[in-house]
Amino acid sequence: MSRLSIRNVSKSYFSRKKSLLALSSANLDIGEGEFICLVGPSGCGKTTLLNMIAGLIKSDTGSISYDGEIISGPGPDRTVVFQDFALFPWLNVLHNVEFGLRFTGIPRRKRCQIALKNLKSVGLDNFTQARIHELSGGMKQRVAIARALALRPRVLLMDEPFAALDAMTREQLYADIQAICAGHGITVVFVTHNVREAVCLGDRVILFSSHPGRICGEFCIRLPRPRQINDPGVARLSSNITRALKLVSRTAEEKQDTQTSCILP
Ligand SMILES: Nc1ncnc2c1ncn2[C@@H]1O[C@H](COP(=O)(O)OP(=O)(O)OP(=O)(O)O)[C@@H](O)[C@H]1O
Repeated sequence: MSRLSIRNVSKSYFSRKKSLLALSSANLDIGEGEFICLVGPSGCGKTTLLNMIAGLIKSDTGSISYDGEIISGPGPDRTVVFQDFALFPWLNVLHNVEFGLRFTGIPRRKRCQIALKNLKSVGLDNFTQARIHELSGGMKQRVAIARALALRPRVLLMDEPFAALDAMTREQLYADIQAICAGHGITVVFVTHNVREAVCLGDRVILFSSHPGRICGEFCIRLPRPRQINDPGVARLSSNITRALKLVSRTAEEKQDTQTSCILP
């Protein structure tokens, strides 16, 4: 059964008296516990779709529903992990993770227990009192993941969460995130530019093309888990998907050129 249902969703932005169709008629069904990766060229509307699922922005047309209920704003069933961590530098690690729980009515002692449990699941239980500036990039992203998981969301939305990290740290986090998601049975929507990363993590890779942004294809990844970024199967599938992506990008560019040349005298 599809839990997250995206139906004919379009979104335009208006700036400097111009309208830009960022996402056009997107349709996608995501099942419970699925790990979905959104891949495509810069500016094709991946983050726009993620933000609409999060309820941070509204679509112009169509609807997004979770368990049959239309999403009309943010909710505790969906949490977001951003590329730049979005942690609070004035709080220590434990209080960063505990922060989101302050609005749930859970007593303080219980909140700290939940925060600690989630920090343990990302391997940071020895750093509860550390300040954010004392952590490496990988550790900061682990805190952000623990904070998101502490709210026990059904859907984890991740916007290029590993893009700012070095290759070794990313590799460790690929293993961690696969273990965490399998353990929590959580649904993940993961935005990335990195096709290999998408194949390593995803059950399905959704391809986007630009001008305007639209969903133009999908690949089911049936490789055994846990996967590693250098597995031959991951490499082989990544090449196929990269080829498909280049093709859709070229077609979209050609289409844009045609449209532009129609406007030009
Ligand atoms: N708030 C905004 N106001 C105006 N235009 C916007 C706004 N947010 C996004 N856009 C434009 O909408 C288009 C889609 O943006 P979006 O961030 O969703 O793409 P993306 O695929 O996530 O890109 P990237 O991979 O580079 O992060 C882009 O052309 C972007 O410039």
